Amino acid sequence: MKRIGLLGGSFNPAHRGHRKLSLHALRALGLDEVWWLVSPGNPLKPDKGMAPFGARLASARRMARHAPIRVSDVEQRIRTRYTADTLRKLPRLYPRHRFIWLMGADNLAQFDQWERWRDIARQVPIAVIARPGYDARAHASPAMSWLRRAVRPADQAKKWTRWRLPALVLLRFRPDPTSATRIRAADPAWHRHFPNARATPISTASAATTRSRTDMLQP
Ligand SMILES: Nc1ncnc2c1ncn2[C@@H]1O[C@H](COP(=O)(O)OP(=O)(O)OP(=O)(O)O)[C@@H](O)[C@H]1O
Ligand SMILES: O=C(O)c1ccc[n+]([C@@H]2O[C@H](COP(=O)([O-])O)[C@@H](O)[C@H]2O)c1
Repeated sequence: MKRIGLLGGSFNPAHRGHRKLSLHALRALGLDEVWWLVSPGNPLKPDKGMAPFGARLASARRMARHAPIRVSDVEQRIRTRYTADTLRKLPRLYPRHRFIWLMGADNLAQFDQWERWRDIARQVPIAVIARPGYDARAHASPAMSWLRRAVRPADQAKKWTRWRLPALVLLRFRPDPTSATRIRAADPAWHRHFPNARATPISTASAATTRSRTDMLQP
């Protein structure tokens, strides 16, 4: 059984904050790998300002080099945008893997706006990583009031596969202020650094159904 941390993100672009939090989560949660699920499009974010999928994927691949981090386009391949749908499908594709969802405190602050967010919390444990400027908002959030009783002590984080769901653990490493927003502000055309990045073509319904199971098994 492989223990996998899932970090969904826009990765517009990927940055060292993603890498650091993944390496810390690997250790704290005793993971085999972290998978970066590059989102075809966050349902809550506007398309405007979102770099092409291929460039975001390429930036993630570069940032993940030489680490136990796998960059995945699976959401595009299985045609999911909503995390609840991804998490329903992944265990069928990877029955020998156990998953924990990783997210920064900014995402916990607005988690109650995600589609079927309570189902997500019933599907997988969640690890929230402290993020400068968001921790107070995350603690005061509607999702946190529902999840408060599900909070597990950080010193038991490695036992997450045994937790009854919902379960949430708060991980505090040295907070990293890096954000993609700041990187885009300094270099709005960052994706030009990945001129050859090609997105896996968005599959048509028929292509998706003829795709082999072996293709799907690549994270
Ligand atoms: N510095 C950080 N500290 C903690 N979590 C982070 C950090 N950067 C990103 N994350 C988390 O990583 C996931 C993917 O983040 P994303 O790709 O949106 O990057 P971002 O820097 O938050 O982007 P943007 O500024 O465009 O919103 C989210 O769960 C986010 O909370
Ligand atoms: O499922 C939803 O409704 C939903 C709403 C907002 C964000 N998400 C997911 O949250 C992850 C982080 O997104 P982002 O844009 O903050 O990096 C990414 O995997 C998104 O698909 C999911």
